[in-house]
Amino acid sequence: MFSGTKGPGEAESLNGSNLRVLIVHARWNTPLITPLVEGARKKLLERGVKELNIVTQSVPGSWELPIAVQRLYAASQVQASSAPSGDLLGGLGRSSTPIPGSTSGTSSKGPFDAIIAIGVLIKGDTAHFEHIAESVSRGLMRLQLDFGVPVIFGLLTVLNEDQARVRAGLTADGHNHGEDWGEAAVEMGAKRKL
Ligand SMILES: O=c1[nH]c(NC[C@H](O)[C@H](O)[C@H](O)CO)c([N+](=O)[O-])c(=O)[nH]1
Repeated sequence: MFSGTKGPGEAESLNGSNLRVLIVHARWNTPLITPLVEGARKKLLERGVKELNIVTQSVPGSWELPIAVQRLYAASQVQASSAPSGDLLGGLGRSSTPIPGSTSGTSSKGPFDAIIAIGVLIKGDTAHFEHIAESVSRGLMRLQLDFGVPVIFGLLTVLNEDQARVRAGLTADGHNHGEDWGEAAVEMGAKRKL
């Protein structure tokens, strides 16, 4: 893949030390989700985001990403003003297979400056893929515009598992797109505070 397509990054010049970032990931295709989440976390930490300010929650599948983003962001707004941290999703976001660094709701307080929604949709023999991909994409776009908070689009929509493995950085010629999403979250979160 031509490496220049993404254009120059800006996250190097942006400091993530005062950002609070939410990662919401699906549990479908966990062997692919795990490296993507870890790639995003790695870049967040590299750009100065504090471990305590990275909240990770999981949902069953990509279809549930928009509602989880909406509820977690709204809860963080309320939390910013009063309520103790607690479990932000009332149990909805508990991860049955915690990924390193996953939080179960206890974390720092305050509104999120950026959100990364991560899922892997692999096309099957039916139109299911298209319905989920379209609805989740539109839902995440609406949320970021309605809430005014950057929602980084981490939904891989691939035709087969090999394509996903390349984009999760699991092959010699692959690149972990999770890292790009982490960088984008720092850039967009920092710019939101300018
Ligand atoms: O995240 C995914 N969810 C998938 N389905 C589950 C869906 O996201 C919901 O969790 C489920 O329909 C319950 O609402 C997938 N497929 O069906 O292939 C998939 O590839 N990836």
